[in-house]
Amino acid sequence: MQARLLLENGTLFTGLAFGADGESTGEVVFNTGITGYQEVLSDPSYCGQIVTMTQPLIGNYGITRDDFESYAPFIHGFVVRRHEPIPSNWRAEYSLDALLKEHGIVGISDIDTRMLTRMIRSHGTMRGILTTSAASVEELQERLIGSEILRNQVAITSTKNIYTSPGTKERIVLVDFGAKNGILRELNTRHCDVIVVPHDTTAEQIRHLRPDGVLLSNGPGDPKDVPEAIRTVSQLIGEYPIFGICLGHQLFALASGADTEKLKFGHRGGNHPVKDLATNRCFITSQNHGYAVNEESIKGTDLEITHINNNDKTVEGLKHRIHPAFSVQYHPEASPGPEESSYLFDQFLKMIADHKLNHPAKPRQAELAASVKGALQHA
Ligand SMILES: NC(=O)CC[C@H](N)C(=O)O
Repeated sequence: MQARLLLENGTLFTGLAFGADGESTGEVVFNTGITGYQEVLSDPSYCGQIVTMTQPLIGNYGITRDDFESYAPFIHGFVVRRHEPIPSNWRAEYSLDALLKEHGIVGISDIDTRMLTRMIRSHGTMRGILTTSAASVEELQERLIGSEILRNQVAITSTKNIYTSPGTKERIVLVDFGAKNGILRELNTRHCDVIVVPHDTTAEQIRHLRPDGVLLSNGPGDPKDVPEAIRTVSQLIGEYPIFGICLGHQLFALASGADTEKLKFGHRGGNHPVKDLATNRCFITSQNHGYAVNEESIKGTDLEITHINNNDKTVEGLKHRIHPAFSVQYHPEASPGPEESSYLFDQFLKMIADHKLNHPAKPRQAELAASVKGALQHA
């Protein structure tokens, strides 16, 4: 069966359908990862986007229960050069085609993904409509123009309820804007006592959970779509050690008075070189973002740039000059991609330990004794 992808600039790609039948619209973006299509598909930060993989052969190693980055994919369409329907991999449990069908996601194959990627690179990201219907191009154009641009995707991808992933070590409140499972896995591996909270949790509610540190997760969309989260982060800076990842990094920057902007076509893939300015060392990182912190806007804030992108020199890492707080634009949890930045989770835990040394908590016994005394006086 035929599928078609029509771009905002009028370009029409006609290919073969796989996955679900139907129609969807979204921002068309490309990912340069050679492997990792399952993690890309299930990364909530792609919510509302139509993703094309530049790697030409997709589907060949199937889908595995253990490799999801969220409980369900939030992407609006999947575009590949060649779709392999029969997986060959001892870990494969089912096929990419079955996964897309299960979640109602339309796929298109057998189109020139190199041409599509080059077009996005020169034009910038564009909206597109992906369909298996027989509608005329004019009809599709009308539907694309008339379709709503998805905003505030964070409300879709964030957890609706607070939940715990108990551990015996540091208590981390993970603010979930659409967190990848990889972040939780990294915290669990380090035996952290994790409490995952919805995106709109207030500073006051977070204080009640008595965290040792606060981790701001990745998430979809424009960071300026979640002003209440920016306010909350600004109230927490200085009070608790903070670590921001991707959207969390952008929110940390906005909360500190810096600004963010949209990149022409973003960074998505597993081979983005990032320079650590303190050591001059280069790390190959996993990335997925369309916005970035504006470098100029950092001047006059209490932030310092710690990392830059070696390709386009954009800001990739920040730290607060006064308070224990830092953030990165890339993904230290990898999932998929190189794992060489996972030390940042250890750096966060070290920051928490140092903060505890400098700010010893009030002895609980003394607090309890005082409240018992108070209660007795009232009795
Ligand atoms: N992975 C992310 O957290 C992405 C952050 C933000 N939605 C962006 O596209 O820039």
